[in-house]
Amino acid sequence: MSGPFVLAIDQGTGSTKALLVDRDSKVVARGQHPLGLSTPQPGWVEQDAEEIWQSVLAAIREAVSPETTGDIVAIGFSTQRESCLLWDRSSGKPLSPLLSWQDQRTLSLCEAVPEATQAMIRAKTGLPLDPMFSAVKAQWLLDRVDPDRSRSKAGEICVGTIDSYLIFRLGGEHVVEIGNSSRMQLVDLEKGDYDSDLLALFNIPRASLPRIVPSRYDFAKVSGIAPLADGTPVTAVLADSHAALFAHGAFQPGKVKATQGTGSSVMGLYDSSVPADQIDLGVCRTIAWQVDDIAYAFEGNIRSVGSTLVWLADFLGISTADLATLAASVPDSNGVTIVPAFGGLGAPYWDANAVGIIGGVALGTSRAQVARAAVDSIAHQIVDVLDRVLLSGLKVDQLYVDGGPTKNELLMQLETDLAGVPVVRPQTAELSAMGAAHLAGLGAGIWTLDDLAELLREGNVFEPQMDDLARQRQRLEWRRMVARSRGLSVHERPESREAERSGTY
Ligand SMILES: O=P(O)(O)OC[C@H](O)CO
Repeated sequence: MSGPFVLAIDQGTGSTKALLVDRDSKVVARGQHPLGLSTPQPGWVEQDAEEIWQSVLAAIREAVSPETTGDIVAIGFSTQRESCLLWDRSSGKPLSPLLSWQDQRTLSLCEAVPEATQAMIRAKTGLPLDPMFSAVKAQWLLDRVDPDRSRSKAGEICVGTIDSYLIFRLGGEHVVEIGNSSRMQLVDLEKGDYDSDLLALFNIPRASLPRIVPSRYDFAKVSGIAPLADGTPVTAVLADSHAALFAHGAFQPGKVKATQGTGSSVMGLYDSSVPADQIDLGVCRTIAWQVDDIAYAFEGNIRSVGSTLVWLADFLGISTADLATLAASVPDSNGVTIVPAFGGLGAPYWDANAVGIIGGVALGTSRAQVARAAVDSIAHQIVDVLDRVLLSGLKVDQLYVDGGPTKNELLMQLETDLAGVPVVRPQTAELSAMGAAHLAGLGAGIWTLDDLAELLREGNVFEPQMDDLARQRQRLEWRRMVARSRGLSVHERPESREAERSGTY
């Protein structure tokens, strides 16, 4: 094992991971620390920021040894997005729990916002008004901790995302990485800066907000965090989903990634010259990162991907591995379709009223055909997002995949067949952490951007094999079932692009 090394820390909802990565982009040591979630009331989801900080320290202690520490040239972070907390500027002590991105307590606040204002928010931030994003969480927290905003106006209270908090605890300034900042729903995407109208709307004083900085930046130098050497620089921060895109080397429009876990984040860069209103409302616009210039991305978040497989395996009383074997034992679902709208559909439909359905069942339907329909549903939902991307005039040349469900060979073949583009599955599993490592290494001079684009990414490439007619038939049947799940008859589907863009389709 020989240096130089980069230390990547992936601070996610379920755990904090630390990976020690060498010049060949190989993981040479790792640490991981699980994290709790609390749900004090229905729809409320919180984490403890102090516990998260301690998990970072624990993961570092596991991954770094006295032998390797001297060769660590840079540290990079990838972090969960949107989750938000308040802390005291002078002590660094949290003044609130971390309201998780999953927290729904602010739904009624969002619903009270008039439609025209919601459209303004969407146009500026690229995001639909939703309890997921930080702005309305910060408003809710400040209303309780600092109702008259006197302390936040005076800068005594810090508002921030988890990247912002961790950098602060590392001794850095009160800053937020630009990609994470774009998930706060306070940033005008075009300007890459806070928007005064949005700050006024959510009643968040500018003095309480972190300064927005590029993704490659001198965030902090560590001090007193054994076994790290004092002075080791933190040179990179990325939002986790964006970090996975970076790790795939997807630096040009057309290279799209689909991270697949519980749900899926389908994301790719688009050219900043593309007019914002050309991009279909079924997908969000966001800032991916800023290395030199700001890189913009579209993103479609699908709610149920791996969770569909977990649900069905549980329902059938078998393991997810057995479910995958069952699904692969039949040539197709024989007309069975599952639309996994557990709690509505996310991208590209954003329909909270859609209901989950299993359609096309007959007396002869087998468990294997139902299992196959569950696997099909993942590929169809990803292609639904890709269709909207194409409809927006953007390119989809290749689909890069990562996450647990992508180990399923059948799913990979279905994704390439239905998308009609090659699917690239790298060997590295921990893409978010790897993206942070790559950007940190870029900052430390280990790699150039060209090196990163060419870094050997061993893995598998799946090529489309399905004929066009079969593909169209399967897509049509799927769309029919989605329409049913949404309570629309297929004939009700508005044909015009106007209607489609208005979100009614
Ligand atoms: O913590 P993860 O990895 O589930 O990621 C959370 C996302 O960043 C939320 O947008």
